[in-house]
Amino acid sequence: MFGLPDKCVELIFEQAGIIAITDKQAKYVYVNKRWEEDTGIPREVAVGSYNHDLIEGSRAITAIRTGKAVTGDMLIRTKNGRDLPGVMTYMPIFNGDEVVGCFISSSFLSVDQAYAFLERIESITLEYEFLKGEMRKRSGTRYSVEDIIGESDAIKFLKEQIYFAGASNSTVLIEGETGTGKELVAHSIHSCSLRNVFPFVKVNCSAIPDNLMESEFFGYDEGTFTGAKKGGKRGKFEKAHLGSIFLDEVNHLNLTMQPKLLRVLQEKEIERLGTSESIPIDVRVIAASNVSLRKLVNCDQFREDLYYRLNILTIVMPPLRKRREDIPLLANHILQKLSKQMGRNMQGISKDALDYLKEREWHGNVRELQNIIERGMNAARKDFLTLECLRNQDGMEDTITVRKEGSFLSDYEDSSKPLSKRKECLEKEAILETLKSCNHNKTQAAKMLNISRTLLYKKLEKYQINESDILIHKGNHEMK
Ligand SMILES: Nc1ncnc2c1ncn2[C@@H]1O[C@H](COP(=O)(O)OP(=O)(O)OP(=O)(O)O)[C@@H](O)[C@H]1O
Repeated sequence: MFGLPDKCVELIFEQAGIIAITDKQAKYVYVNKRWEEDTGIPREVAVGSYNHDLIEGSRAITAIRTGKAVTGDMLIRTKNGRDLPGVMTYMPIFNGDEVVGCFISSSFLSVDQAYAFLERIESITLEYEFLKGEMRKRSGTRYSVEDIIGESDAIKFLKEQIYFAGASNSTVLIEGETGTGKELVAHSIHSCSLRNVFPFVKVNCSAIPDNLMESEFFGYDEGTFTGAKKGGKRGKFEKAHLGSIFLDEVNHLNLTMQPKLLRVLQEKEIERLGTSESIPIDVRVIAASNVSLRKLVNCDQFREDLYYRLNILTIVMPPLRKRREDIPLLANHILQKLSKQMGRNMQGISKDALDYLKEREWHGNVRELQNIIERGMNAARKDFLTLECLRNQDGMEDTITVRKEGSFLSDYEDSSKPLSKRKECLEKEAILETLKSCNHNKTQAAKMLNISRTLLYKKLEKYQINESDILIHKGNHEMK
């Protein structure tokens, strides 16, 4: 039949629901076992007979004449008086442009059965989502790729990189400005990796005091020091065994810890404080930094060998100003999320407010966008976020000032400005960024910029950069 081997037809068609095939005159050329059973008409009788001679209410002829499929919940009756209720499909079979027959099948016995099937799928989907959430909770992952909002090319590329990193087992370095979503990406990489049923352990390298770093990372044995816990304590690496460890703000790892981390990455084993016994560990390292680690290497703040060990796969986060087309989508997503959290019923954002958000500078990136929307919602009397709500919020004047006076980013990108002006804007931006990354420490900043302290002071004066500028520039970094 139609060149198909009989064995193949038997295997596929015999195990399905009702299946019958007619030629272009609606004469049966094939009926399956189920058809035979349900109609009570033997195959030998059916094959060669006209469909309408055996079945009342069949739509095979309609499908053949119109060349269009007919489907629906139908009551068809055999000429010998059997009712066959069910969801039937009559599909014309084409050879080029010509209809050469009809494929008849029944998927469900009734529409009710089809709905029951859909309900089952829905409940399985819910169950799946619930279990996925539970798995995430157990492993410590809070986000996955679906939580990354944006349709820009930059975000599409980012998602591709995440899937690629998820499929690999190599160390990943995520670099990018504050608030661009580095942590979100780290969670997502773990979520889509084979390690996702094992722990995801986050370590904020800037939050651990230097003297506790080693015990936090590698743990300690009982009695190692006064106040040590009975039975000792597992360190973050041990806790992350078989899973991933996320070293956030890895740029803050001090020079004593750096070779120790390098050793773990190379040897794949740790030693708890107070013992010389090695514990093998299988942990995937994902590190993040909001300053360029390369720059830190250049000014001897970060070991080059560790940098190369961490920098196997690199993901550079796109700043919000480079993907402004994502702002409306992000803003509405944030509004809905906050609306739920705050028990509000926000309906949307006005066009002028969205235009304003699209125009504005975003030094604190998505985190800053979240803060502005939250403040705007608090100012909103109605269920709509308007430009007024955004403008009336506290601190708005500051951000407007930053935009007017300190809009170095858009200025240096502005091709109508002379080169000298654009160079100055870029220089001012670099100084502000560096000061921010080393907590206003001017000696360290001068070192990172590879200029003398005196020159740095001169430039601060030239660009009229004062503490408050750095604070505004830095503020969003500290909001976390
Ligand atoms: N593309 C995005 N879609 C949805 N939410 C995002 C996106 N990017 C960032 N966010 C949200 O913005 C906030 C800041 O993101 P995250 O903490 O991951 O940034 P970060 O780059 O790690 O910042 P930092 O360097 O200051 O630690 C989070 O609440 C995160 O969920």
